[in-house]
Amino acid sequence: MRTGGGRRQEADGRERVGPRGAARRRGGFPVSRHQQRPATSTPQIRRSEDPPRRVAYEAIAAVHRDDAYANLVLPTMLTEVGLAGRDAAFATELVYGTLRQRGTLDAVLASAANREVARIDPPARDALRLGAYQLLFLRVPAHAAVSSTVGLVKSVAPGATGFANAVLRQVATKGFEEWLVELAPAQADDPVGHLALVHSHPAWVVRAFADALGGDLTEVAQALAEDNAPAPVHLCARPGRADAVDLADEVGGEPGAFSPYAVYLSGGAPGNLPAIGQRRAHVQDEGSQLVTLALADAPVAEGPAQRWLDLCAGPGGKAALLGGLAAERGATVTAVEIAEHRARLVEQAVRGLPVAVVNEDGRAVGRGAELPAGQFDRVLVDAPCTGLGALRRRPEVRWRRSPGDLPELARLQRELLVAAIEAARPGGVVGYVTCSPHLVETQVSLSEARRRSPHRTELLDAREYLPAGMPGLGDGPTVQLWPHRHGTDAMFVALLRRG
Ligand SMILES: C[S@@+](CC[C@H](N)C(=O)[O-])C[C@H]1O[C@@H](n2cnc3c(N)ncnc32)[C@H](O)[C@@H]1O
Repeated sequence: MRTGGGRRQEADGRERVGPRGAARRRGGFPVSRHQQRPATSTPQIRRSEDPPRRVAYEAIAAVHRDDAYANLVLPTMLTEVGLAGRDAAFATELVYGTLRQRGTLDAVLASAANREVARIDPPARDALRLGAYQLLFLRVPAHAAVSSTVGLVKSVAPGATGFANAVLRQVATKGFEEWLVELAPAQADDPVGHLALVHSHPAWVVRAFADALGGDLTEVAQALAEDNAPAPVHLCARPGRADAVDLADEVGGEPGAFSPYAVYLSGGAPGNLPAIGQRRAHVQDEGSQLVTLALADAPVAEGPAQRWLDLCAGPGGKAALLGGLAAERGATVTAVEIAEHRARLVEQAVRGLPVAVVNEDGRAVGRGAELPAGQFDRVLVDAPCTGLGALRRRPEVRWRRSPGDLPELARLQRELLVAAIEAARPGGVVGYVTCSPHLVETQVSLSEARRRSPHRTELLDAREYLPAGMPGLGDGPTVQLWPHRHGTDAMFVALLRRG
C-alpha cells in the first residue's frame, strides 16, 4: 500500500538522528518518559511531530500501557488531534497493522536488536514496532520509516535514539519474506509454530483454529490471514424501520450476501450516517445477525412464541435486532445484562422497541419476578468468551487473551446456559452463541451445560435456520461461521429445544 504518510515524510526530509551512545540509560535500557502520564490521555502534538505517526504511537502505547482498546482509543485521539481523511486513514492503518503483526514484528526486532523484545523499554519498543511495520508491511521508503521512527523515539524515549536507529537499519536489510525464511520454523517440522510466526498469532490460537477446522492447515492459514485484513463494516437494517436494499443505496454500500438485514459499508465512519442517528440501522457483523435470526426462526414446540429473553445483552446489538423482530411478530424481549454501564448501553440500543432491560446476573433465573423459570419461549445466551472469533476487529485481543482465561469463561458459559435452559418453557428454544471458535467455549461448554441441566434438551440442526444454500456450514447440528468462509466473524451457534 502506498500511503500519503510515506510521501509526506519524504518531503519533510527529517533525517536528523540523535548521536549514538548519547542515551540516558537506566539499567542499560532507555528511560521511559511515559510511565508518569495519566491513562490514555492524548498529548499535545505539534505539526512538526508528524501527527499521524505520533497519534498511532500514542494509541499503541495506550493499548499496551493502559489495556485500552484500539477501536475505542484511536477515534478519540484522531478527533482530539483533528486528523481526518488520508492522515486519519494512515494513522488507522499504522495502529491496526502494528497491533495485528506484533508477533512477527517482535520476532524480527528481537533478531535485529539481538535481545528479547521484552527487555526493551516500552516506549522505545512500541516506536520500534511502528517503524518495523512500515518497513516490512507498507511501501513507505526505508529512509522515511527509519527517520520518522527515530524522530519519534527522540521524543518519547530520548535515551534510545541511537539504539532505535541501529535496530531499524538492521530490520531494513531484509524484506518481510526474507525475514520469514530466516525466522519461521519449517512448516514440516513445526506447522503450528510456522503458521504462528507467518500470520502473527499466538501458537495456542493457531492450535484452537486447527482443532475447530478439523486439522486442515490450509484452511487454518486462510482463517489466520483473514484476521490480518481490515474488517469490513456491516450494518443491520432494523426490521420494520429500514429495507437493506434501500439502505445500501442510501449509504453507498451493498446488500449483504446472507442476512436479509445486512448491508456492507464500503468505508467511512458509520457513526455519521443519518440511518444510525435515526435508529433505522445499527452496526452489527452479519454473523451476529444470522445467529440471532436463527434463534428467532427456530420452531418452538406448540404453544405461544411471544416471550423472548436475551440473557447476556450488553451492549445491545442482538437485543436491538431481536427487539425489531419482536415488534413485527407481536412479541416482547427481556434483555438481561450484569454490568450496569452495559445495561445502560442496551437501553439506548433498544429505545422505542418492545424490550425491557434488566440489570441482573443472568444466572439468577427463578430467583425473582423479572427472571422467572420455565416461562420464556425463546432464550438467547450470547455468552462472554475469549472473542477469538473477532480478531480482525480487535487487533490487540490475540495478545491479551491466554489459555488461562478459558477455565473461568467456560464455567460462566456453562452456568449461563444451564440458567437459559431453566428459563425456557418446555418446548421453548435456546440459542447458545459465542464469538469464538475455541472448542472449549463451543462444544465443551454446550455439552457440559446439557449434562448438568436437570432438563432434557434436544439439539436442533442450526443449519436449517440459516439461509438456504449458505456454503461451508459443516455437518451440523451446530454451526461455526468463519471470516474466510462467510465473510462474517467466527460466530458459533447451537439451538436447543427444552423437553
Ligand atoms: C458477548 S457479550 C454480549 C453481546 C451482546 N449480545 C450484543 O450482541 O451486543 C456478553 C455480555 O454478557 C455480560 N455478562 C457477563 N456475565 C454475565 C452474567 N452472569 N449475567 C448477565 N450478563 C453477563 C457481559 O457483561 C457482556 O456484556
